[in-house]
Amino acid sequence: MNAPTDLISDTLARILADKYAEVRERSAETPLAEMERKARDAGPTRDFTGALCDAVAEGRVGLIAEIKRASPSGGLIRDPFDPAELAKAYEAAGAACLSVLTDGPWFQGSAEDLAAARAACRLPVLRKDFMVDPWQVFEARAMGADCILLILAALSDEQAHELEDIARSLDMSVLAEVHDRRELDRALGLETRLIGVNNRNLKTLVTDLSVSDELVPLIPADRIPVSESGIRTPEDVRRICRDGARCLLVGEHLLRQPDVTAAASALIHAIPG
Ligand SMILES: O=P(O)(O)OC[C@@H](O)[C@@H](O)c1c[nH]c2ccccc12
Repeated sequence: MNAPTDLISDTLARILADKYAEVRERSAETPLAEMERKARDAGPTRDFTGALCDAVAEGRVGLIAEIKRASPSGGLIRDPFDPAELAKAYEAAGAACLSVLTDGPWFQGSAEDLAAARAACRLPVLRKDFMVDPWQVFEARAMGADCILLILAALSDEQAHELEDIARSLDMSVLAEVHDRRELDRALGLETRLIGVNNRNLKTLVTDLSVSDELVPLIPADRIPVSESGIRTPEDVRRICRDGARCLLVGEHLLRQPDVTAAASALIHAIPG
């Protein structure tokens, strides 16, 4: 007999339940119209998609280097944890962009982490969180984010389009994240060129680079594939480049190294320039 599916812990479903509750609470404190005003007053964005395109056009790896203190799969990853220092270290290595976790309950992140990282460097910044509501897109821009993540597994098509439209109206980039062919087809219905292929299954938390081997070759040439999660070695980077992706999102491996600049640089230079 198969295990009943309710015995399989579905981390994504639990995170999303917390997220909907969080948005309900916070939007009662700061109403949508006020958050929208803050977003529109937040100053110019940095061009996230452009930074990745520039790296690729110059024959480099477009590295999105992640800043996170903890994760559901990795536990406490870095302690002490200084987002500003990490941002400078990644910039010095030649990373194209940053990703900063802002989810509190599951990743011990915050808006302050994102603001501190962005203020310490000139790189465009992705708000890495579970976006389910327009209010959060305005909140992302208000905290300084230049790009949002849309996890297709967490959203209806209608939600994804609505959130994308708001992000575009704020001059932000959108990274559409997929884990299988169905989600990839849905992502290709969005306007954004940035298609993230997550090697981590968000239900089981297991990473497997064969997800990129399967999906990256299916991404049309007018889009920009970004392989995400579970990338550790220069050999991993070369494998993903063979799949056809030149952009990578790497977190845990880098954050576990004492010298994050050297570790990021080793991945960026895994392919000949
Ligand atoms: O730390 P890793 O295995 O290098 O992975 C980074 C990034 O891809 C991962 O943090 C991530 C990808 N998609 C997400 C969605 C939500 C939270 C986290 C993620």
